[in-house]
Amino acid sequence: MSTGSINVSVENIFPLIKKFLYSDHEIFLRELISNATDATTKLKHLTVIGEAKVDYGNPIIEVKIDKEAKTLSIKDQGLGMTGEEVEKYINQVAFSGAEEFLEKYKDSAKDAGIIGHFGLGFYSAFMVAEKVEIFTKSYKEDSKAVRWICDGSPEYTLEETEKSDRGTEIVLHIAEDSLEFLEESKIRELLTKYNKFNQIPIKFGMKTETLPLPEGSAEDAKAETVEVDNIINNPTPAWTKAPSELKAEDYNNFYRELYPMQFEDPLFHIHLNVDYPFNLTGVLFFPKLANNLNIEKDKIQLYQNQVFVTDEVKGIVPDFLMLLRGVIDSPDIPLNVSRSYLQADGAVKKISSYITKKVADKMVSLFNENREDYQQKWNDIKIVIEYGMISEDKFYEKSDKFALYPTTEGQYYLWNELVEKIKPTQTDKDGKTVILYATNADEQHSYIASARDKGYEVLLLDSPIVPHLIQKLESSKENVSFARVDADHINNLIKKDEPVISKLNETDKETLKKNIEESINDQKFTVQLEDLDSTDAPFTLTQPEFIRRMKDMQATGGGGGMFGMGGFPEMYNLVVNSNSDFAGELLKKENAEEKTAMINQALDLAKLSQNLLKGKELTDFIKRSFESLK
Ligand SMILES: Nc1ncnc2c1ncn2[C@@H]1O[C@H](COP(=O)(O)OP(=O)(O)OP(=O)(O)O)[C@@H](O)[C@H]1O
Repeated sequence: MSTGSINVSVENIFPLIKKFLYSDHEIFLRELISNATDATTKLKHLTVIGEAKVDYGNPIIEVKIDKEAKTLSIKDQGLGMTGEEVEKYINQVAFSGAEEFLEKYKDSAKDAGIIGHFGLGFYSAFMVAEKVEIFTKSYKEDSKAVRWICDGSPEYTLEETEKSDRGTEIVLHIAEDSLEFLEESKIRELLTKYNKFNQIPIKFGMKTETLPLPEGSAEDAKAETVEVDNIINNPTPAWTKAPSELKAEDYNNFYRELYPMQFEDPLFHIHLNVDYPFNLTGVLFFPKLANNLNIEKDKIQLYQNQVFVTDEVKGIVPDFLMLLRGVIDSPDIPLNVSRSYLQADGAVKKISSYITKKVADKMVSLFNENREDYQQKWNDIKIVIEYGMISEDKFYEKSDKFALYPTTEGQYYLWNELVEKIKPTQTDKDGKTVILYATNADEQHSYIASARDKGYEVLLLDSPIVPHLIQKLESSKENVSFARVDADHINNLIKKDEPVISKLNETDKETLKKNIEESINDQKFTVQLEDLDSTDAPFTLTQPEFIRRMKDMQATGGGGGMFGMGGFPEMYNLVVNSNSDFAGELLKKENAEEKTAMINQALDLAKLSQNLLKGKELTDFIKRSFESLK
């Protein structure tokens, strides 16, 4: 037996370990299971290369709680340690590792997140234990089993012990303030969180399995049951396999394994697999975003060699892909560093652009393989794609091959197809091709109808980030501009060099304009007389593209600052069709009261068509309309 001080030259680090990362105390279990996993895979490697002449078998890791003894133990069948190795690895290597780790991160420990997810190692056991024992026996021939014990002071004891089987058992004597770690439910929760896909099977207790009834059994025969090891993990999850080994169904099953509360299948998956210039594997899923209740909860999970690290992947995964789900597993993501450092890290940047490229490539192939199917999914994926287009230039550059522009008539165009289709009809007198769009097919129905009457295509762009997307497209594509269908009368949206016929002379127009202005007497409407087709609506409300865009941008958090704190005022143009019969009638009307009534009724109709007639105004309008039927 030998006793000694782990390290006499430093102050006692144990109180520090206890205090450290208070909220992350639970990571001790993951650290110890990682050590057990390493010890097992190392032994496998040694047997493969012929260094270790032992029967590797089918090793498992066992986690056990003894409530009476107040112990939690983690037992592996890995390579074990000799007495000298315990001295070296536990007393020196692990200790100085923990010490170095604490030194580096103790000041930033409160910066939760990725910091401290890895690295504290074996000594993290002291976050929850008042005493730790190691029972270990090396795989090496003739080596004797040893027991190491330490009570959280730098003093330890190392002695020979009885242990017949190879491997290591770590026994934690749980401290009074950490008794929750003796609860089965707590340990199961932690194992499920961190080790659901651990490389080595983990046994936690036993479970009862019902055996299938033998063929031809009587109807009332009782199936036999057996007690079997309760293995809590799947050591070979989908992302560790080659895509060629997996069918669509396997990916869907894996999705549910990851997110047991998701009952809807994902739209499609992207299998990530790269080994140069960094190592990364994983599977990303495009979920159905519409009606999704678990957006916040079910996030992309980051693993390191099949051990869960975090689901806070901001900085590693490009922002626009944060709505996706799935797993990224990489030993190359530096996990012991702060977030700001992470974003500047070269490897992380490369990972982020690799993922972006993979997603773009996948979109291209999905589109090419089955356009019909892709179009059907567009509604669910567009928000991600459009966000990617405005936020990642590399993604934007490729997007012509997979970004779709749907019309109100249910057709889907790629950019080039769209431009080719509308160029002949929708190019204005200055040579600009005007892309008409609606954001709500119902609310803007009458405007869409006017545009359709002229043979124009109207896109239906209804994501909240569309104003930003349009800005991006206008600034990068040549000779195109976007106009929402209700931004002006259709003749003004796409101005052609056609002679206009005017039924009224200038004086009449002046009078009519004045009559209308006086009758409505409202600052937010600017009266604008236009010589339109006589069959066009007499009154139409439009909101200039510029004003509406500013408002939309403000609403989605961009570009609004320049107009100060207040919201942008509601302003509309009241387009009066001076060629309409109604305009002629108005002019002729002599009774001022009746004239005002006509004007206000027409204005209400225009408002109604823009979905702007609400509340009292609407009630009054309906009442008035019924009156007129009498
Ligand atoms: N279950 C085990 N079986 C065999 N050796 C072990 C076991 N646990 C720990 N060790 C030895 O103790 C060493 C130190 O462990 P520790 O967890 O502190 O650091 P680490 O695993 O090397 O690195 P990390 O900081 O990533 O945890 C290990 O490298 C290993 O040699």
